[in-house]
Amino acid sequence: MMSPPPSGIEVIELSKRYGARQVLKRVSFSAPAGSITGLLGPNGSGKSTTMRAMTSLSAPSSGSVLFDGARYDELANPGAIVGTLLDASAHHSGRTAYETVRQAGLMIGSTKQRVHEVVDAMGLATAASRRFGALSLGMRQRVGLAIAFLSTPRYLILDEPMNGLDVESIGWVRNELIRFAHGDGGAVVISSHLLQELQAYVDRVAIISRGELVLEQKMGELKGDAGCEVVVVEADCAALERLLNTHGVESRPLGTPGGYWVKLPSRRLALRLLDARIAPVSLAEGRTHSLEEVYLRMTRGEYELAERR
Ligand SMILES: Nc1ncnc2c1ncn2[C@@H]1O[C@H](COP(=O)(O)OP(=O)(O)OP(=O)(O)O)[C@@H](O)[C@H]1O
Repeated sequence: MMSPPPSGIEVIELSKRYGARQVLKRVSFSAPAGSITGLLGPNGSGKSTTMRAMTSLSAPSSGSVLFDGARYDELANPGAIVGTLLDASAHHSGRTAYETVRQAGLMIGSTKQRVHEVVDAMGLATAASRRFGALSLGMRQRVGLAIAFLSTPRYLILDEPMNGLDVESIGWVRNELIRFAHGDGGAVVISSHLLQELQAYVDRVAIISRGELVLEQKMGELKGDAGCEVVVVEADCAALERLLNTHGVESRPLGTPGGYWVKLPSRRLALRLLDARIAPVSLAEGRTHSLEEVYLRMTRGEYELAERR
């Protein structure tokens, strides 16, 4: 009999209480197979608590989490099937980086060869013999990520995996997540405060505020009314300024008369500008290069020069 296609992760009405304090209130969201779900929220909103409850590291007060229909403790080898990075510092400080990954590998039945592969892939080869306690935050994160990718997981639950990583490592993680979810059909839940980084590739977002889910949406739907930057030329300045003031919109005059750079909170507002013929809007949306693009372009040139020497 054919098994049903994987559905991914379902978080169902998860609640968590610490004494009298309720830190999660009936949080529900889905992280479907083949997609990346960003779990977002301010400091202390409950993201880590949710992720810990998802992986049975702390028992929820009520609610459940299903991985393709099964609870975590019903999975055959949950440590191997669910790759996690929850607290990068939670390892024995006296073990070397290599031993730390190897130890995790022993628990889930990974081969020595696989341990070497992930240690190399995470750029840990030179740090492999250093004590975990002596590693920088970024290096600890790499150890944690190496462990998350050790087995061939079907689900990844990563709490702030980019924390402390340099730009190249962030790029590596991003590519791995895209390959894992979009290529291999895995389900990813990732929390991060780096929203610009996340918005480039997450498929869905679940936003938690004060322990409650306040939004669950596909990125495509969010983009439907996401803000945009536009360049306005030959504007009827008075009419434009009235509109901008009404909506509290950020704008900057350009060098040319009647020219403005305008940051609109929604595309709908841009269309209203056009419809109302308040100002001819050049819909060449202003696209700024991210710091990361500039950084990589600048430093890549430096590497190339160094190689040619
Ligand atoms: N073991 C605990 N005992 C009591 N309260 C806790 C415990 N762990 C977390 N909390 C509380 O639960 C709330 C949610 O914390 P949590 O770590 O899940 O937030 P977060 O969204 O991950 O925050 P951050 O973005 O800062 O990592 C916080 O108010 C925190 O103080």
